[in-house]
Amino acid sequence: MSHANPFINKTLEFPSPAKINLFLHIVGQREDGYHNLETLFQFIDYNDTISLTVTQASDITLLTPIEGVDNDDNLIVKAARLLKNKTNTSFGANISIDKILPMGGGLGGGSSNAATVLVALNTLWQCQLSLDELAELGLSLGADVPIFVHGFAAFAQGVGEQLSMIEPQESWYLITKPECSISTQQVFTAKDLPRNTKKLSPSALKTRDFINKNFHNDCQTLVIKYYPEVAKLLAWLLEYAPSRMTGTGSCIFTQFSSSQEALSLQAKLPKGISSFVAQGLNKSPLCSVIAKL
Ligand SMILES: C[C@@](CO)(OP(=O)(O)O)[C@H](O)COP(=O)(O)OP(=O)(O)OC[C@H]1O[C@@H](n2ccc(N)nc2=O)[C@H](O)[C@@H]1O
Ligand SMILES: Nc1ncnc2c1ncn2[C@@H]1O[C@H](COP(=O)(O)OP(=O)(O)O)[C@@H](O)[C@H]1O
Repeated sequence: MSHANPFINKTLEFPSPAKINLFLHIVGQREDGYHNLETLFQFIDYNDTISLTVTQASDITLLTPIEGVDNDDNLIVKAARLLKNKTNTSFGANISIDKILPMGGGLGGGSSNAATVLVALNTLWQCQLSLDELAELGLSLGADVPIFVHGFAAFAQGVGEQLSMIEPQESWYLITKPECSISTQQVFTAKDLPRNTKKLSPSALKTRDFINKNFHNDCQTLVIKYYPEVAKLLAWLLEYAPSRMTGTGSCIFTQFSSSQEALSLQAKLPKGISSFVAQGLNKSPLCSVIAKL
């Protein structure tokens, strides 16, 4: 006799945080064209919120479409379908999202949404897959999904799937978005992308500050050559505090030791630059929400 699912018809909310890449070194390229990376992921306390209602009926419905993204291509829907197919659950879900993360800025919002759906529905549908299984499943949706599934700040190798826990300073950041969108694919196919950064020695990671000259972002080197808006904003920010691009861009984070300092630079930003202030987190806020269920 199976037990009734206690989550049926209840609506629960789950955070889907952004990440930043404190550094991103490209250390080689695989035969299939994908790049091997060494990167450091940290979460920030700025997140989308995903509401999930488990239904007895098996449909997966996204009630709040995201402008410019077809529901069938939405990583939220793809993640829910993937888990459903993998586990053969009979349950369905009504899903809605309060989207505040800018898209295509290197903050990993799409991957984070997919991971939140995988981790939360795994609990709500009572599928009992392990985090490793969910991370492996999620990797097919995006290279950054595993980090969001595991939920700890990490040094990542490979395409981002080999993770070791690390605890960088939980600095405050002013996050800015230059007025341009950059395609990940375009960055990775550029001829002049630096691809041969030397692998770090384990001792190089024995610090808590990664926004110094021992570390960099290889994509930034390329992006500032072709996107003057990014180069200009980065140069402006660097006059005030350590700053670097996240992922393949175009967002830039600027590091501070207090929220007040970050807010005071935000007030001085050139007109038309969208921005927010957030703190670095070494644990995803999703973990504590799941642990309480
Ligand atoms: C490089 C990172 C760092 O966080 O950039 P952001 O997307 O966050 O900016 C991510 O790993 C990106 O992950 P994600 O955005 O999921 O990339 P995918 O959809 O898997 O790949 C998009 C395209 O980029 C290229 N690609 C991606 C990742 C990688 N390690 N090597 C690559 O060459 C591939 O051509 C691929 O077709
Ligand atoms: N739920 C989702 N949230 C954001 N983007 C999504 C989602 N589903 C699909 N996408 C697509 O993924 C692209 C990359 O978005 P995002 O993950 O926010 O940026 P990045 O990979 O630069 O961090 C978007 O431009 C959009 O077309």
